[in-house]
Amino acid sequence: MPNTPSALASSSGEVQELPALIFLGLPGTYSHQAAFDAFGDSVHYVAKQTIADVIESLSSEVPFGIIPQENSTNGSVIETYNLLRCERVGQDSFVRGETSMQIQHSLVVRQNVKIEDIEHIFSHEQALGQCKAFLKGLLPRASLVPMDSTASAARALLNPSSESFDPLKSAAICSTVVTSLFPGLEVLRTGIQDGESNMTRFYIVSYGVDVGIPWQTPPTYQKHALIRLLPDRLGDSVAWDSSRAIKALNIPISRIDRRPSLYPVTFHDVYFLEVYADGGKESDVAWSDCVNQAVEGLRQAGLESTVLGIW
Ligand SMILES: O=C(O)C(=O)Cc1ccccc1
Repeated sequence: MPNTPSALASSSGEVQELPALIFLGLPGTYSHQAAFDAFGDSVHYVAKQTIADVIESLSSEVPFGIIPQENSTNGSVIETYNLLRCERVGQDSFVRGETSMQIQHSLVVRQNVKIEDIEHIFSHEQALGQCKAFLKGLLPRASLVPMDSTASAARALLNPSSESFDPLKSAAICSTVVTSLFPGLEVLRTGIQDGESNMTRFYIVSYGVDVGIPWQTPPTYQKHALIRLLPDRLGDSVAWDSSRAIKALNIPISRIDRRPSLYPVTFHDVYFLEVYADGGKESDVAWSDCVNQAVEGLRQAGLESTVLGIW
């Protein structure tokens, strides 16, 4: 697992603090592994309990974060999109990049617990959703218990936080890595995710729009941007017309997500449009101009929009 020194000696011999990167912890989560694959020893890792804590803890002292955004088996990460509705995203915090990782889930138990003992399964809701076929086939009667992260689920087997679950009748879905981080656990089954390829895409977020991202492995995906669109705030006067936004934007759109808006208007939604540069060959400045121009087009069409990130 990531071995993470928090400071490096510079060539002049003085100790330089590494920039901090916040991930959904405990150590051993998939977010932690994805972060380490992308940033290695170039950052200092800070674990937070929830995805919301990752976004809310960004500051000039702790400027980088990683959040899961989408999974190829189970779809969008709802908690992440709910957070992207908050005003601070697009004001002081921004999406600045992406990284993807293939995920193999394991069924982990306290040592000596057998498959036939299991009545409860703990994990992050994404992992529970990515293993539906396995669970239906092997443990159809087990109750599914959502937890803040896969590693928190594994640790709950050792330190149960409530008396309603007997850890000797419970299992966690997580990475096999946790069994070396938390002694007393063992792997019962591995490769339990549905489908051959189970990829998760993560957003890299930063506090401040132009602070340099300390990649160790340079990203291969380039020229994307995320735009948040808030159709008519009163909700009941003009019907939402996606084609109006798509026409006004006038750049290729790779995905559209939708969540209920934070305004107390029934069925009033906020939209997230991810756009990209066809070919992706222009300079960062040209791409940024192109995105800002597209957003200006949306505003002129009367659509309130905010750039949440350009990368
Ligand atoms: O809980 C974790 O380990 C996470 O990083 C969130 C998550 C869960 C399942 C698949 C991808 C990311």
